[in-house]
Amino acid sequence: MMPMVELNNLSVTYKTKQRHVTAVDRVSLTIDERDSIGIVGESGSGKSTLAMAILRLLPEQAAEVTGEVQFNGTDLLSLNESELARLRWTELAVVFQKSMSALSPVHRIGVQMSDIYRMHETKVSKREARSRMVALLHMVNLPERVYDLYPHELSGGMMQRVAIALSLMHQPKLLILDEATTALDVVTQGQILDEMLELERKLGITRIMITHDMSVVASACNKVAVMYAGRIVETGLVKQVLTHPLHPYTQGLLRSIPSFTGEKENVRGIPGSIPDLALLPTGCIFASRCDHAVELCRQVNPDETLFQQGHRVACHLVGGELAHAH
Ligand SMILES: Nc1ncnc2c1ncn2[C@@H]1O[C@H](COP(=O)(O)OP(=O)(O)OP(=O)(O)O)[C@@H](O)[C@H]1O
Ligand code: NI
Repeated sequence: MMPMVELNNLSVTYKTKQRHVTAVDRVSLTIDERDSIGIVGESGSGKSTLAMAILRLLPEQAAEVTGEVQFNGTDLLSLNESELARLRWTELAVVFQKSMSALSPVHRIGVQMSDIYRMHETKVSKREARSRMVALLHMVNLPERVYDLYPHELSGGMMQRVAIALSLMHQPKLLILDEATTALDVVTQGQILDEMLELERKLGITRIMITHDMSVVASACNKVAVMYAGRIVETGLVKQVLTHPLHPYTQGLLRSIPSFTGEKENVRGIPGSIPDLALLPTGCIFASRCDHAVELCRQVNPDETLFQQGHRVACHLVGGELAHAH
């Protein structure tokens, strides 16, 4: 299978006068066509920064980006603004938790959708645009009347459906969702995810899905990458990583979800918090919170080790020379 996205040693450092914060640290990752990869990790681990770097949405002065983002053979980091503009919406699209706050409160939803549509499809008449937008609304299970509503007249679930409809407008190949369904109730979230999966199958979309919810990954992704303090500590097929998590951080994340252990008494978070990203330790970034850490972990940053079927882990205690002490 041809990889669609290849991240090679991608790093992002936010630079202010006082501090340099490395929010993404030498991330390498391959995403194949039609993959749906969940990016998980606690707040502040760099998930959104990673997405923004891929989409080239970071402020150029404040955020230094190094490495490569190969997308179908083109390094997105080397494109100029007009080359990028051609890819946005048509090849790459994104839905944020609050995408709709970008819409004007004083214009009807449909008119704004049509305007955005006609920016790329300049030859389309207003009438044609309307019927195309109504078809899009139907695609995300919204009735035609939504076209004539104002943003404040929509519920949260309707908002996110409109945002998803907007992102699918030009049939992008890669869709990035950043906590796009997080704020919704469980039932609405489940419905939207089901609709997404069906649309993806129809349209052949590849998806990167940022979430802090492992159950969303379990139900809506085939691959997962676990981020901790800017690094990917474990990645692989969902069916493998969620059933046989190898990194102590992934194990901790899964332990904190009742439905994965089935034992309510065992539920606990991971004590401690993410280290200051301006002062990264020399050893493993997780060492200070890891129950199993040994001296080597505090001194040497572990390389990624490959297990089977692309299951990779960055931990000295897994598969490496110290594996038996684990
Ligand atoms: N514009 C910015 N300037 C400086 N630091 C930033 C900026 N944006 C994010 N950061 C820092 O980068 C780190 C990663 O943030 P990011 O938003 O990517 O994490 P996240 O995993 O998406 O978190 P969350 O789950 O809370 O959305 C954090 O330490 C954050 O404070
Ligand atoms: Ni985020």
